Amino acid sequence: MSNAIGTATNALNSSTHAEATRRGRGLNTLLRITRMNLRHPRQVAFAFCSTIGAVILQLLIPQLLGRAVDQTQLAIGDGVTGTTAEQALWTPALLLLGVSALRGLFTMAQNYFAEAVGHHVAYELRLACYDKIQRLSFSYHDRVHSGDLIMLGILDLDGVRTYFSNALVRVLLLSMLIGIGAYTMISTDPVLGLVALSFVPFVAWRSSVTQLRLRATWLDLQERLSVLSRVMEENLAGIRVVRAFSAQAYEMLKFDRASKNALDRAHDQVDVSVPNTSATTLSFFFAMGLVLWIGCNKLIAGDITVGTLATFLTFMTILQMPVRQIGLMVNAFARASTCGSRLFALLDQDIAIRDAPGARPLEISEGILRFDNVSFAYPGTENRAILKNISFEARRGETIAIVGPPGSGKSTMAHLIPRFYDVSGGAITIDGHDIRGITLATLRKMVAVAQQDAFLFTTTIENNIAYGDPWAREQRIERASESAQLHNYILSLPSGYETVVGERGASLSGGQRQRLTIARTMMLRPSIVVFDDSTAAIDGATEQRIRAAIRRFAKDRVTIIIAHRLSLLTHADQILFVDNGEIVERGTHQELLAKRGRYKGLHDLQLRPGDDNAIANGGVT
Ligand SMILES: Nc1ncnc2c1ncn2[C@@H]1O[C@H](COP(=O)(O)OP(=O)(O)OP(=O)(O)O)[C@@H](O)[C@H]1O
Repeated sequence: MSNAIGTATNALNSSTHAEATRRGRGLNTLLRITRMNLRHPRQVAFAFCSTIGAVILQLLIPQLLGRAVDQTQLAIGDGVTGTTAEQALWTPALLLLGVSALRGLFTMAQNYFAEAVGHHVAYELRLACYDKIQRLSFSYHDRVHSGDLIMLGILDLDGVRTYFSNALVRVLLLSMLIGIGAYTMISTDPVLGLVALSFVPFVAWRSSVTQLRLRATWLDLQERLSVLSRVMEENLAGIRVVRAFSAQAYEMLKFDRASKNALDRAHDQVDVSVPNTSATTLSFFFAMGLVLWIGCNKLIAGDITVGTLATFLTFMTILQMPVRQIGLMVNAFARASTCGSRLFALLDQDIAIRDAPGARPLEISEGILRFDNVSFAYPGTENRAILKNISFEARRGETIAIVGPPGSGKSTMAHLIPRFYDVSGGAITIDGHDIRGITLATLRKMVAVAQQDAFLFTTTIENNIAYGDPWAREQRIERASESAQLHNYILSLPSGYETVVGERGASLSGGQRQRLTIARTMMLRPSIVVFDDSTAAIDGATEQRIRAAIRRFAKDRVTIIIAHRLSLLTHADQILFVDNGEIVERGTHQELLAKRGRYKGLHDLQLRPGDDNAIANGGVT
């Protein structure tokens, strides 16, 4: 698989910088896709050779047919009847059969190899896109809806996949067929040839225009299908909310509207394509009628034979389909250009957070984490500072607690340490090294964040816990889940650690999910660990036991605990009270109580929840 990613990435990166800057321009996109196709020279060569073979054999058929008709004519004229006449027909009949069968084989080979090239390119692109999506920064994923990325991986990828068979191979096939066919007919009889070909320009023009118009509506249809998939995805993700609020009717209406929008566009497509089919068929039969009329006159005048007329009519029948396919070919170019430019836009997307040139692996010595005058705004909302002048220091073995009202910036502070986002001002250092100069892989190995939202993968509990260390021994996994107070519950399940959880597995309660996340984090043995409100859904008694485990775990690392429930934080070496992105109070539990400020207010509120005075002084906004 890594080879395939490598091949794709090489192919994609091989484009020059100039190309990248002119990205989106159709020709460059097509050249880039063509180069990706040429990375499979053997299949490309086989596809082109089979196409040439199939065309040559196909062009032989009208000639053979014409000759067979003429031979029959001659036999009848010479008064040959019965077995001799039948024998005279055997040779052209068998020849025709043989040529047709061989042509079928060549066409089969052409389709096989052309499809194979397309599928290989699609496979490589799919992996390259997936690889890119894994590496793109959080700020990108904040902006782009996952439904749009999924559609990109299905519809746009298909537009690039079919480029080789529907565009490149068809160019060769159509130009040979129409070119040699036209030359043969015109050189045989210029007048009849020109009349027989009279439908070609009209059909080519008409089907190209139609396909381009269809293309425009198709792009719009794709957008509408994207919206439809977004509505469906959100509905499925939020199915419990929908049911809890009895919002089925509203959701149905929303889906119906999106679905109807897509239907309208599909109708537009039918409106464009049906008249085109009728017009091109009419023009073809009109030309055929003319050929018959002129041809019969020439036949009567003795200018041509019946066989020649039959050759012309067969040529026309053979040419009809490819000429109509000119439109499809034009569409395949246009589609590949649009779909390709969208895919390349993703692949060329700058990764905002990546290793700086010369980045060094993180080697922890003293294990000191420092926030030095850090300020931060989310990309896209730069004028809204989320963190302002945050400074603090934590040493190995110390626990820093962060409290504050919702939305004050606590999680944001945590997300800056593993560089989910980069600081806008100031610096975060570990042992004096700016984290922007450390390789991401080593930084994220040393910094673990137990996220607020406990996400489960659809796999066993064991795999979920050992996600960061898949080769961990069973005992370690069990120890981590014991610390997270989950071990006994897991043992009570019929399949124990082998129980499959996640979207299509057994459900865990909110608290159990949080405990699993804590166990997953404890497996990593990081130097800096953040527990981001990770016990909010856990009952008081269990939380006490987890607190003891976290304290043991915190002994040889920097621990940051973000929590609303102060009982979890009282032992912290330093508590930071954050409000509106600023540290407004700091100190130990006792120091902050003595200050009688915001922290004390919040503390009193949690001790005496109904007390109006406490609410008035509380830290909750
Ligand atoms: N990805 C994002 N893009 C833009 N703004 C964001 C993003 N994530 C959070 N914010 C904004 O940043 C502010 C701080 O959010 P943050 O999640 O850090 O708060 P918090 O103190 O952890 O809140 P809570 O206690 O509710 O978890 C909020 O106003 C939020 O709307």
